[in-house]
Amino acid sequence: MFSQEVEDFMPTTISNYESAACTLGSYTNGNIRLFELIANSGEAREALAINSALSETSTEYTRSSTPATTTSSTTLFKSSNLFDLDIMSQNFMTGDPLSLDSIRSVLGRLEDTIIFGLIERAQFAHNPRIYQRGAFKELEQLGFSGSWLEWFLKETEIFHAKARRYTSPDQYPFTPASELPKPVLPPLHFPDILFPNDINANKSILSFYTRAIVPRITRRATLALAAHKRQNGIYGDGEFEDDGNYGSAATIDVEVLQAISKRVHYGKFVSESKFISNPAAFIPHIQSRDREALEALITKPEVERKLLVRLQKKVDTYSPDITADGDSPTVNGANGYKKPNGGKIDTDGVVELYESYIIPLTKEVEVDYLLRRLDGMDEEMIERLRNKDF
Ligand SMILES: O=C(O)C(=O)C[C@]1(C(=O)O)C=C[C@@H](O)C=C1
Repeated sequence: MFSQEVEDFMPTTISNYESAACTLGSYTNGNIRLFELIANSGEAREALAINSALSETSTEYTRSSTPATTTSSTTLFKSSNLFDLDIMSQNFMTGDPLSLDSIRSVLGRLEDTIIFGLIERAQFAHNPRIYQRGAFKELEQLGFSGSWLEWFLKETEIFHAKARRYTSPDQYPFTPASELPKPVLPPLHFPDILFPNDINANKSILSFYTRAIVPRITRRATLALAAHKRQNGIYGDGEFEDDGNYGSAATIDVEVLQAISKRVHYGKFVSESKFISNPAAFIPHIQSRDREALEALITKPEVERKLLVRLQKKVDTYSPDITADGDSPTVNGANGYKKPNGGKIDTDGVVELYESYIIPLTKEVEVDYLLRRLDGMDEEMIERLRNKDF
């Protein structure tokens, strides 16, 4: 009976929030049910195995303070109360949440999400109207004064907030928190991995994405659209930029923005990891508010170089249209017009996005986080931290 319960639960994974918002409730309930069962059975070994399985299955919304790979049943039961419902929120990431390797592997996975999102967005024309505030009188009639994209963000985030997305330390809304509803479920109690902070870089992300990235990655689709319209007798202003796919374009924009936001705010985990491994190196620069020195400490040029090379390879692999008989000379664009098969996206545009925006902003978040890292601590606490006495 016990293992049947486990099997019933196992297929319910939430490794990707975007596709699993609705699963969250049943997952959580399943989790409660499981741990009640474990508590009743008193089977320590099976409980440990399940803890390990849960760590594997739910990487995004819960985290483990007792990594499956390193705990024995003795330490597990000594160091944490497995039967406490808080365990639900302790599988946030597999392994040590502050290991630079595991943090960087999350950043690597997000590269794929971002590249595929950009490839999708590049199928549509720029559609600048959707980024202009007040461009849709229909939204004004609904009492909304922002842009079409901001409306999409708000409506999406209202739903996700109800599923307590923004209670997770790696999730940040674009909409002001005051305009979002409370979760319908009771809060999860996340272990304190990050130092308390209110850093949210989403305004900057939205600005560079809409002003620099979208025009760049949609250039080919926009030009192909203009040529197609001219062939159909549409000339001048009407031929350019707008293919009317406002809903499709904004839906993808939301997905890409959420992935970039998660990536950039992961800088907080990177920063905490670097700080905690050598507090004495950071403390003087935090105290003297020296941004440059802090940036120098967190910057790893070789990591950045390898990332950009890897990124280029990934885009060059994912971008071309691959057919069983070899590459096709043309492919169908969003409105049926033909575009050359030069790849689905401009590789340099994606690399530039990382080089000029995503990495620099991640570093800014890292430094901002460090600058707050000693807030509220007295001299004695700072001294203990300096000596790694924690
Ligand atoms: O991996 C790190 O150490 C990070 O700090 C992340 C990151 C990045 O944004 O990818 C930022 C700064 C470093 O120079 C290298 C990489």
